Amino acid sequence: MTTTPYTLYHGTSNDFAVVDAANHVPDRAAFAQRVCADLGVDGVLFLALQDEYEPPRCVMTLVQPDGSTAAMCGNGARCAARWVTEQTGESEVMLDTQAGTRRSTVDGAHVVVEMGVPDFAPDAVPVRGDAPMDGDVLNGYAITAVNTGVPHAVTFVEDVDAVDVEGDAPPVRSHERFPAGANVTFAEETEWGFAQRTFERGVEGETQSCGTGAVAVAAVAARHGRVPGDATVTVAPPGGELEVSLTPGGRATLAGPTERVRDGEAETEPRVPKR
Ligand SMILES: N[C@@H](CCC[C@H](N)C(=O)O)C(=O)O
Repeated sequence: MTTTPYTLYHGTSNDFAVVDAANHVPDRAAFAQRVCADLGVDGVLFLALQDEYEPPRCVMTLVQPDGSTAAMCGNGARCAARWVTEQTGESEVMLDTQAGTRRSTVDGAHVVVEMGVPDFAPDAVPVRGDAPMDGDVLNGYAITAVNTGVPHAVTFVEDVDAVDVEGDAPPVRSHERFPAGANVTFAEETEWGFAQRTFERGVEGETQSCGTGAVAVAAVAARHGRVPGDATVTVAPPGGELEVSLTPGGRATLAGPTERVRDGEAETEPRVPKR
């Protein structure tokens, strides 16, 4: 039996096993499905470090509990940047994701990552239709669709704690208007910012935190005039507190804490059933 070393991190309780991509894992989907089930984490981050660059670069690939690969992950990116800093001692990191290259700054446990420009265009989300989805009612919720690296269906509610996320989100997550599916993010405006809960595609359940979801909340709030277009907004999922900064040009950054939890080893190959 061969094993692969991993390190567990979390960003506001969004949990990840980080695997150095220098370790060859022949079937990443099967590996991630097994590791996520065994460890109860929200995904495996395969990180390919290229420390010959200044600042160092790292190709980040998130494989989720269902074996799918996500183009971007806000909290995963913050954990990945911290891992690169721990490997190299450099506080600036360039993360190459399938959604684009994202600069990140690491200051101890606090990590800030550039999140690009939230995109409401139907082709970008993607969402079926000629115009942006903004207020369309799906399963009883007024949904605004935005891509913040991955697709989010955002809805503002009176009381986010009262939402039956596991019951109400799946019909939206798999709605025919979303050809690639969508993460479903519920947000409540409060006096200090926004409380957030997200049902994640790929996890197929609610997670304790979702960074792309926090950016989606801030971007939709700005689009609806709830906050200025250059605001820094506190968004609080159940697992902690995130800060999203918006710029008039549309670029967003995501900031918040990360934690390195422990090292471990996982079986590399899928288990073969005994005859
Ligand atoms: N937890 C992530 C989002 C991960 C991707 C998502 N589940 C998808 O498949 O779109 C975050 O922090 O952004």
